[in-house]
Amino acid sequence: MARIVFDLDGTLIHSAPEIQFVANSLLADRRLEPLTLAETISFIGNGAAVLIEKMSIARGIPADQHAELLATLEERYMHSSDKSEVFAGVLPALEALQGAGHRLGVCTNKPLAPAKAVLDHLGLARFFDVVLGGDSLDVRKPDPAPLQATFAALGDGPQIYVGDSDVDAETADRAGVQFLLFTEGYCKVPHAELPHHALFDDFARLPELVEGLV
Ligand SMILES: O=C(O)COP(=O)(O)O
Ligand SMILES: [Mg+2]
Repeated sequence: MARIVFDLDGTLIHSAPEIQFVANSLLADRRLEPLTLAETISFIGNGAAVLIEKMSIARGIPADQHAELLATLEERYMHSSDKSEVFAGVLPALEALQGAGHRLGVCTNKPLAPAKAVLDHLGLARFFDVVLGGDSLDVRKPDPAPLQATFAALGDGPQIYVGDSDVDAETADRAGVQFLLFTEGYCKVPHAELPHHALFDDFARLPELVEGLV
């Protein structure tokens, strides 16, 4: 049986509207122009601190306000899961993989507490034996350490990582694990340019792709 680790934002869940909503509440506090969805998506992938940094540069917020913005963002993330949705086909795919005996985990750059809250809220928490967030270790993706720690917590067996972005492709490559690239998420680079073992745009295909790798 394999160990299969998933990225969260843009892979299991379409969370950009949620992130946009929370980020815009911070901008509204300062009477600054809201982010569009496309802008928000371009800021997702390297964790909450980088999102705050990119948003601040785009709206001229000085760096000495970043720490306070980050703390408020994390707190508001906790109380807001309504605007995220599970991508089509994810639930049956997770059921099939778990039913086949594979062990599943999540490795995200989203801070751990809101990551767990949204997994709970959307009924996904029950599938995962381990969840690591962007603040679980001192380093985050594309450093391979969080992904390696997630696999280590799942025991033995072939290692497959499923993600949506350039950050995930680099992380998998550096960790030396097989990578399945979901093409409907928030990638900043053309998919063909990223190292991957297979691409997919529909979670209905995931169980068969996994069987092909193990
Ligand atoms: O929080 C982010 O920036 C990205 O989160 P992800 O690693 O789940 O895609
Ligand atoms: Mg992602």
